[in-house]
Amino acid sequence: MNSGRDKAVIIYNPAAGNHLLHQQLPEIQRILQHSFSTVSVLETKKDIPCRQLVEKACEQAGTIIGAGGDGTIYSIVNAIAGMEERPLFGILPGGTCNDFSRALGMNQNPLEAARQIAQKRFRKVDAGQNNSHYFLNFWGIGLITSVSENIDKDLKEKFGRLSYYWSAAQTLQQWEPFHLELSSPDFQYSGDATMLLIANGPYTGGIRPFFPHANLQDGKLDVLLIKEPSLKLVWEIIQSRITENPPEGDGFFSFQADQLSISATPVQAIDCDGEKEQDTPSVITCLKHHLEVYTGDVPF
Ligand SMILES: Nc1ncnc2c1ncn2[C@@H]1O[C@H](COP(=O)(O)OP(=O)(O)OP(=O)(O)O)[C@@H](O)[C@H]1O
Repeated sequence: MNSGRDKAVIIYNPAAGNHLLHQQLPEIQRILQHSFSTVSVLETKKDIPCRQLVEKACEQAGTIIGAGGDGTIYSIVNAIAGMEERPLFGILPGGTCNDFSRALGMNQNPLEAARQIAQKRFRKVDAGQNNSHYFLNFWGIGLITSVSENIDKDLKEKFGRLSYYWSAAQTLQQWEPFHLELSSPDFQYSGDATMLLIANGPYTGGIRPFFPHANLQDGKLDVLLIKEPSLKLVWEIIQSRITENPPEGDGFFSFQADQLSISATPVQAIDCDGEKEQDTPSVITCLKHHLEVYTGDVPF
């Protein structure tokens, strides 16, 4: 890898989000050129694995900047997180939710985010490892997977993040429990569940409904296990997070862990940072301070 952190490569997805990035790319390059000795751009292609681009970028530069939605960021992270010598990583938000860029305090206007990266503030943050894959933001099974599967493409184009909330309300009415076996150092569970959410960062669907205080540097993942969901329970959990009063009832568990083993019957599709490539079982580990990332105006 080229260790020159003052050299940057932007890996950019022209198909992400509302295509605003495409218009702003020349200006973004200009802004970054004030702070980096070279700034080049590699464009993702639908049928070419992102890993190839990332490896090429790492030969040229020690700073890799992902420009796109959560899917683009997930692919880049999965390419760099397994490297022995990892590049510095930055995010220019270009998708619908941009959850991890929000967690890093990045402005949601890509030009402003480029200005933040140009200030060269960076920190080490935790990453989650799920079997041989990595995630920065969340890992989920059950309801959360159905919510993203049930999103109407037209609604997503027209209403962006609102389509997630609409889908969540619809999906809650037709949930199906599964049998969950979970083991972590301080908590074990064997029984019915409808959602298991494991978070590194605080954002889900562009807001902070479940883990508003998730800390990216504490070496721990925040876990929420919902046994039997109802709109009332989900609303109570969200309210309790806002008011910081413990919610009442026994419909869920909430705890922290740095390692978890999970299996489900029937086998569940896993939603990892919005991507659905794997199924249970899973061994999940929190890799403390695994990635060094550019941050914006972040309160951690
Ligand atoms: N050049 C390209 N043309 C068309 N599709 C592409 C191209 N490059 C990557 N892709 C596809 O883009 C998808 C990733 O998009 P990404 O998730 O970053 O944006 P998004 O879907 O708009 O954002 P979000 O996940 O926040 O809704 C992947 O499915 C990938 O195959």
